[in-house]
Amino acid sequence: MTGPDEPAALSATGLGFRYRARGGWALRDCGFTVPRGRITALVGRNGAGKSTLLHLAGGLLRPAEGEIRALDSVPGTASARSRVALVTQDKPLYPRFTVADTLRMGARLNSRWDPAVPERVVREGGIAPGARVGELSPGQRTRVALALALGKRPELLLLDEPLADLDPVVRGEVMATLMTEAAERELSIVLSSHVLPELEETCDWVLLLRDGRVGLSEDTGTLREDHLLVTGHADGAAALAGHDVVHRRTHGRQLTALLRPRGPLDGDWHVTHPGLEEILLGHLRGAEALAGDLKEAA
Ligand SMILES: Nc1ncnc2c1ncn2[C@@H]1O[C@H](COP(=O)(O)OP(=O)(O)OP(=O)(O)O)[C@@H](O)[C@H]1O
Repeated sequence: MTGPDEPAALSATGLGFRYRARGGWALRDCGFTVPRGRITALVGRNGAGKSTLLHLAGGLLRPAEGEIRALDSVPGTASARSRVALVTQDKPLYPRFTVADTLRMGARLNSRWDPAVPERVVREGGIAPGARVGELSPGQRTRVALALALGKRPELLLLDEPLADLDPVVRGEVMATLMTEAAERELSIVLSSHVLPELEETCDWVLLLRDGRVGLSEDTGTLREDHLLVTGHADGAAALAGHDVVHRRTHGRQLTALLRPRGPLDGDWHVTHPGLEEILLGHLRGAEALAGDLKEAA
């Protein structure tokens, strides 16, 4: 966890949002601190609230309750707008503009504009500067949107499923570009994604949402150290009672459980340290599967 005085890339207290005054809450009681200089994976199942949170962080929506801060500023204010870039899933770009027009517009609108990075990002994608944005493939448009965001030289880059429409080769290239930018420019990145294997090597912080609430906000190293995957005979399940069991499943007589041990483990278990993907999958499945287990046991 971060200390209270550590500068935050993104933080929230009691944050709540609903799309209609009488509608359900898309986010509720959210409190977290994502430290600066991290690449944060924002994960959660469909409808968990990831896009809503990124829109609030980027100043496109305003909280109904509580507060959110991006680089310690209120999203949408001049101080936040000049230092925070958001790439949304719909990537609003002018279809009649050429790629070069689009980058020129970025330069005109942003006093901190640095042409080198966006030009490189576009060139590496083999996209002609004279091509019209409306005639690009969705993946190519994603690249132009990322180029535009990086040209702002943001201190915080918010990306809503940026890799979803990129082919696997390009995904790797774009991720490498983002990591280089993060390392060289002290850029903080928060990116939502459903592609858990890709997050394993790139992200060092996880913000997990579950049904509009924060399930985890933690350093990935701590998560790896704290979790164990244990396999053993289902009859020994009672020995796990004193530990925080995140998720468990049984195949015949064999029980497999993802847990955060609270002390030494009793019983005869085969114990391994799970990777980040397994840990996140366990937390995403967790509550629902355990509730199912309890119903079965009743
Ligand atoms: N424009 C909208 N109007 C009304 N409700 C909305 C709107 N956008 C999202 N919601 C609701 O808010 C909740 C959170 O949605 P959100 O899009 O933030 O989830 P998400 O985690 O980004 O989902 P996904 O992984 O499917 O992209 C959901 O219940 C969704 O139905």
